[in-house]
Amino acid sequence: MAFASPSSKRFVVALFALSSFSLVTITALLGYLPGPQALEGTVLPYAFTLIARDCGAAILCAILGYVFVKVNTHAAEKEWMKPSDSRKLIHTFSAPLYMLLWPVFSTAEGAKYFAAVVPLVNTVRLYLASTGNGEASLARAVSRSGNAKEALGGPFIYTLIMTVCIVAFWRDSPTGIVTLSTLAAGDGLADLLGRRFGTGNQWPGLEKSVAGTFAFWAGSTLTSLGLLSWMVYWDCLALSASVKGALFGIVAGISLVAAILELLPFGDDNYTVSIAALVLSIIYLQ
Ligand SMILES: C/C(=C\COP(=O)(O)O)CCC[C@H](C)CCC[C@H](C)CCCC(C)C
Ligand SMILES: Nc1ccn([C@@H]2O[C@H](COP(=O)(O)OP(=O)(O)O)[C@@H](O)[C@H]2O)c(=O)n1
Repeated sequence: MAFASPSSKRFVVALFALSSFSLVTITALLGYLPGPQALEGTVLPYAFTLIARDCGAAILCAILGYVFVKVNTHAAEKEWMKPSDSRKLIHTFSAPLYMLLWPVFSTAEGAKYFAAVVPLVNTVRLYLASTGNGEASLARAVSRSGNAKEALGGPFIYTLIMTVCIVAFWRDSPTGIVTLSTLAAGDGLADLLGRRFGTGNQWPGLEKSVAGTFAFWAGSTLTSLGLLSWMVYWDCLALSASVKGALFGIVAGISLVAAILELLPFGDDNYTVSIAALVLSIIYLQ
């Protein structure tokens, strides 16, 4: 096998990250990526200073993401917390923490391609880990039973959905923000709180609990509303007056539908709840 030793596996990930960042940077420098929108609706060139800012922001976020996963993995390995909790903490906080940092990127429309490289690199890390050709500690940290192949399930779907939402919606549309908040905080807190407070209040015929469903709904609603307000505060997002007036009701409704779907025993809930949140956000929030 070409990538046999752990150091060569890390080298493949580092090489992929470097190539992806270089490719986006060169494409931007050659003028193929759009700059900021001008008032009249025209798009300005992607200036060198903005390209440097976006490249720096993406590299910083990639490093912070690596450290965040490592700290959680380390805590589980040292048995300071259960592996199931460290996995769900990574699940709950990765996307929201990343979205909190989105205002660091410039106003250039091309900034989203730099931002998308961060989850894309993690998708490749997870793929390599799942085939046994990557970081064994990462595979252990994000899998349910410790089987490396599971990194290609929920975690792989999670980073892939992040990549797609960034490229398709980015921070100037509520759709990506609500979809990622539902996937991360909703599904993550349902497990973290459902396991703790769900004894004795399981839904009939299911292993899942009313407490978990309430945690999903509240976590998804509050995280979506918090991050939407955060983007509005930083002028990254503008909501129409009609959406603003009904925002709580719409977001709470989307979270409720996703929380109910999470209970259904078919499909991987990472994509069932994400697709529901995405479609409903396009219909009611765009
Ligand atoms: C553990 C994960 C999903 C598990 O799904 P399930 O099986 O419980 O249904 C999520 C995996 C996330 C990934 C390893 C790391 C993603 C990092 C992210 C792209 C960047 C975060 C940056 C920020 C600044 C912390
Ligand atoms: N709505 C929910 C969801 C999960 N949970 C708890 O979290 C555990 C794992 O949930 P899950 O099978 O959906 O986990 P993932 O498939 O998201 O990893 C369940 O066995 C329940 O103990 C809950 O109590 N209520």
